[in-house]
Amino acid sequence: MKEVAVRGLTISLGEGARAVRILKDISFTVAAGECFGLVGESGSGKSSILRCLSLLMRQWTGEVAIGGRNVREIPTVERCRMLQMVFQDPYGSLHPRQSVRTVLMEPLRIHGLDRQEARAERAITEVGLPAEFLDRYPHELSGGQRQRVAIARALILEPDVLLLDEPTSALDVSVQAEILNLLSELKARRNLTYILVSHDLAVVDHMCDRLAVMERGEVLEILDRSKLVSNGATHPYARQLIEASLEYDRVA
Ligand SMILES: Nc1ncnc2c1ncn2[C@@H]1O[C@H](COP(=O)(O)OP(=O)(O)OP(=O)(O)O)[C@@H](O)[C@H]1O
Repeated sequence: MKEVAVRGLTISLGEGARAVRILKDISFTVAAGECFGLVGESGSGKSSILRCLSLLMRQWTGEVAIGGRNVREIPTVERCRMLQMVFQDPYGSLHPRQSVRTVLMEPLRIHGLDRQEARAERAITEVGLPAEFLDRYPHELSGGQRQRVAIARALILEPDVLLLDEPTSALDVSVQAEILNLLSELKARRNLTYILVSHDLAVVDHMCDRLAVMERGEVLEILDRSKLVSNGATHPYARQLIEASLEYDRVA
């Protein structure tokens, strides 16, 4: 189990007068084993935080520590075994010509891990798919099955932290709950720490212990999940965002 600590995370993209600030002075700590949500309207910077934490974006300032270690000082190979990301689109994130076996074995090969076949079998069955699925290709899978494979790939190196970027929003409503339940089970079984981006406050309510409400690259407020349904936010924008979502749920 590993804690994630973010202090003063700031990033601008572009040069000089054209520079656009994407994130400003973001700070939060996610306890080991916690699920922490990031919510806010489109463009508020949620995905950018995950991209900075995973060093897909590198030109940020501030401090990010995983398990007490500066993320920039953790060698790449070791970092991949601490922190993995699951993306929104299971269609785009799997190579169409790679079988599930290849998808799962590649990280094992790169990292030189032993018992590769056994690890791949364990990974696929752990996400609720039969071992025969190792021989399938992405086009032979449903959206939910593809996202299960993407989750298996993220877990195959046994990381401590998963960064989840809208992991269910590309899926049919009926499949969303199955994937969320799977993520909850895996978190408990493997003592994982999650940071979950979602625009869907019902998903955040289901999954997260606490959440940060973002607007235009800033964290406005950090709330306990219990404050969601009762809308106990104090910042006016955070209250408004939650109210709008509750209204939507009442109408839907
Ligand atoms: N590589 C990039 N180059 C330029 N601008 C970027 C880049 N990545 C993100 N941005 C901008 O940064 C801002 C934050 O984007 P980000 O994707 O983090 O928001 P978000 O809250 O995750 O939005 P969404 O819910 O739509 O995914 C947006 O204004 C976006 O246009």
